[in-house]
Amino acid sequence: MKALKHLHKYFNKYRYRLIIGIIITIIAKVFALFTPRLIGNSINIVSERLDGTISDEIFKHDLTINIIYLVGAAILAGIFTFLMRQTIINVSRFIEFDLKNEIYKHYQVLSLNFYKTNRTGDLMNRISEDVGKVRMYVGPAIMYTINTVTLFVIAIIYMIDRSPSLTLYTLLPLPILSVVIYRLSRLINKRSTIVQQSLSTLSTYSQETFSGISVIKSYGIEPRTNKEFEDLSATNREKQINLTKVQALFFPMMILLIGVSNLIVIYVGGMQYMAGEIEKIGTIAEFIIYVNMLTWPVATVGWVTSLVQQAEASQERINEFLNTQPDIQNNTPELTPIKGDITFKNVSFTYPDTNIEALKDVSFTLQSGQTLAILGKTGSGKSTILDLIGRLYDIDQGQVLIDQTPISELNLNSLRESIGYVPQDAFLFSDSIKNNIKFGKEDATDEEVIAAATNAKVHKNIIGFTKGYDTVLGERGITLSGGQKQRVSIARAIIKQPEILLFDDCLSAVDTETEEKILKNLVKLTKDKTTIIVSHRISSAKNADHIIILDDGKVIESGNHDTLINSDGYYKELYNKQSSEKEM
Ligand SMILES: Nc1ncnc2c1ncn2[C@@H]1O[C@H](COP(=O)(O)OP(=O)(O)OP(=O)(O)O)[C@@H](O)[C@H]1O
Repeated sequence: MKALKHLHKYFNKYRYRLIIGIIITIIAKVFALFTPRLIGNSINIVSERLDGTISDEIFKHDLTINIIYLVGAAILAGIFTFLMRQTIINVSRFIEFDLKNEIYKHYQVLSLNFYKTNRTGDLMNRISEDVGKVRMYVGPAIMYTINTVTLFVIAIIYMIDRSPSLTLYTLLPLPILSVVIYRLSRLINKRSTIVQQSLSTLSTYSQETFSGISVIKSYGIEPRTNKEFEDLSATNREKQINLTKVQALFFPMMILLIGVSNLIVIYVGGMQYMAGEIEKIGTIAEFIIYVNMLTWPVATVGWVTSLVQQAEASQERINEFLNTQPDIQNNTPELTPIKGDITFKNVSFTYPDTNIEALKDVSFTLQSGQTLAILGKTGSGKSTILDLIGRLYDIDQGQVLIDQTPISELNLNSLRESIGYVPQDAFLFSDSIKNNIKFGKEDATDEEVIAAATNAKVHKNIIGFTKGYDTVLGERGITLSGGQKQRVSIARAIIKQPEILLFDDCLSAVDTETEEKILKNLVKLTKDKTTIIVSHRISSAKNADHIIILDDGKVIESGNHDTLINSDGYYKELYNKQSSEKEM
């Protein structure tokens, strides 16, 4: 129960609702337990009439009163049972909502490394499935426990009052029932987990095949994927059948045990009545109803125990993530406005998970408003420099300074808000084009969106779609070409008008002519912004104030276009190669 302690703060938050829920549950059970007594009484009245002990008039009067009480108690028990669910189950939904938000917020502050070391499916599972299991503890488990305890206490008091020895015989089979149900519930849970796992394998497989459908079709491997899907489905069917087998045992077991209990009551009760130990025949009827009323709550003891065990396991998994501290901490709570000077001083950086030394002793200085172009072979460390400026990772050696302050001493929000980043793989949300651009600036006007799209040279493409800027992208919308995606992503960054703009090879899918036009617009727009352009093309780099060439994490050349084409090296070679390609 240690892990579940995490929920105490929520129980405290909703304590009044919970207390009301408990009181309502007790009231509901008190009313429900009037029924056996009233039925017992009714039978006694009939028996007394048959014996001739009471007159016809008294018989009719007493029976009518009894029936009115019965109906009244049933109605009140119904109303309070409804209210019981409305309070306790609602609390469980509130806690579920709070817990989901707590986890989601925590996910948001965790560093990139966390996302790389944990699978997305796992993150999703903990926020949905595991929270769902915890809710079963907060809601149904607590409700049924209160229910059972109240029912037992009141029923046993009533039963002992009628006949202590019959009470003992009646209760005898109930612990056996509870143990059997507990065992069955555990087996059911175990098998349902297996079913869940096989379902998740099946859905991951289908999702992957649908996402990669164009590759599957172009390679003509549909028969293979069909066969694999069929095999996975067959495994799932087998697991489902295994589960159904134990589920099918649940109700027959209950019916059998209820039957045994009823037999005991009738047999022992009958014997006691004949021996005169029980005064009235109605008591036997009353006890039969108690047995039936108590069986289900006793069965739930086993079920609730396994619910609590599952919730404990789930909360443990949730806590594991909630206790994970972000690698990147905000060390400065007060905001630190950013101008945009960037300095790298002998920076070396090794990725913690792969141990790849991506940067080795890198130094450069960039003043606010200047442009730096970074070129180099693939894997040479260009993107890593951009990641370090956004402080997605902390460095091992050297210093990254922004406005002459070590980056770790800046307010993390101020830093990130001052950056407009266009990644290598443009990621667009399944939303309208307008909202995707506005992602950079939530309160942007339509005019600003259009201006940003025009500068990113994608406006004409957008108005070519029937729904223009309201065109929905993604799974249920249209698919943009690689170059269009990159340009929407550029529009998103420039609408933000940040102090620092980072473009990570984001014109690679755009033809050189459009690239030229975009770059021209960017020169105007980024006049007073610090800009870093990562590229494989000379055309993107030639107008930059500074150019550095990286090779295997080291700066091997630096200067500007004029100095670099005049010295033999990678830049000049690339320039000659790309110029001759252009002429061809
Ligand atoms: N998130 C990461 N975790 C671990 N290693 C990484 C990570 N990102 C990059 N690397 C490694 O660091 C090195 C530098 O990668 P980086 O992405 O900075 O190169 P790049 O010059 O931008 O390459 P490209 O031009 O292909 O985008 C590579 O060897 C790469 O495998």
